[in-house]
Amino acid sequence: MPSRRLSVVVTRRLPDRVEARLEELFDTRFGPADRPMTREELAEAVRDADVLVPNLRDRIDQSLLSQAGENLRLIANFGAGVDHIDVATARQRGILVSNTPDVVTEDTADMTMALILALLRRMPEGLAMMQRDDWEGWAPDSMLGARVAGKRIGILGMGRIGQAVARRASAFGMQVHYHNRRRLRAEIETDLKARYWESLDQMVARMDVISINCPHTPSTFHLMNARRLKLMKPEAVIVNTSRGEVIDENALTRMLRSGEIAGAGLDVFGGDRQSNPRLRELDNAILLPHMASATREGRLEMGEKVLINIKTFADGHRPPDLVLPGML
Ligand SMILES: NC(=O)c1ccc[n+]([C@@H]2O[C@H](COP(=O)([O-])OP(=O)(O)OC[C@H]3O[C@@H](n4cnc5c(N)ncnc54)[C@H](O)[C@@H]3O)[C@@H](O)[C@H]2O)c1
Ligand SMILES: O=C(O)[C@H](O)CO
Repeated sequence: MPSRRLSVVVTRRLPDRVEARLEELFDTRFGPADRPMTREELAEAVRDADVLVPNLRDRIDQSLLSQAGENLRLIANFGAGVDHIDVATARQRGILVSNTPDVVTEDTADMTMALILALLRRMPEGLAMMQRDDWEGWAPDSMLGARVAGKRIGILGMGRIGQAVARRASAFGMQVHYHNRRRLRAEIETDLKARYWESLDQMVARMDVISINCPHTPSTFHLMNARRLKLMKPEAVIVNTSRGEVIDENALTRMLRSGEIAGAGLDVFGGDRQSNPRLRELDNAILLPHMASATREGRLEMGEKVLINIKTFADGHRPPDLVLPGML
């Protein structure tokens, strides 16, 4: 551990208050406000810094890590998801990785619920009708959606955000079901009124709503592939606020177009993380620009978590939000 002030590189501008504190505590440099760092800028950062603070737009892969200098000891990610970081290679090179869980949970679960409500109750269609000035007045058969209460929601990935979605869904009268890598303890299941499905296929086939809340890892890549998507009831909808790669987006697009799946609410997209143009043409898909955790309060708290992780490390302790390869 160096006795000098730690040199910290933050790849993108953060909230003012967080930046000020980082500058007070460490020798801190910030990337540009209006764009992610280039590959060359990232390589220079990992060569020189003790600590790197990236976000999900920065690809911290094996090739970048192979250019890391001896000093680089901590990657303190600004965000909960770490699928853009090669955590195993970092570990092998003795570089710790931390993230910002918990502070994104409630906001992300709120947006998940908002997507479920918007899909089942046809909010975008109603909004568009009003904006077109196309409304002919109330009618008994106009804009009929599906009742939320009583519907079955199947949550894939019952961690922090999955459980927060379960609490909201339950408050709206939905029946909560889940599939997770590990079954929850009985008292948590009881508290959440949630039924566990060991078989993801069986759960998917019986739900009215599927909510994706597991991380993107090699074992979840296209977990919702064409075969599984086909198991969904034709009137069911799927919502993804985790990472786009968990769903086979091309298969989903085809099935939304053919009506084999009634609707999708997507905050996240695969590959280059931009929405696929063929999805944008569909009127049964609600697309959001990766904004599920985007609240002013949340961003500040994410910054504070980054600060705590770096400060704890600087003081010679294990950062509280350490990510280990086995956890993923
Ligand atoms: N859209 C956004 O703005 C936004 C915001 C925050 C987080 N996220 C994403 O949400 C993800 C989940 O966040 P979290 O805080 O709830 O994480 P978490 O670690 O608390 O929960 C993830 C859950 O998924 C389960 N899981 C992992 N692999 C699985 C598999 N193969 N099959 C079934 N279950 C599996 C884990 O056991 C865990 O219970 C993050 O990794 C991130 O990618 C997105
Ligand atoms: O992983 C996360 O935290 C989100 O996707 C961005 O806040």
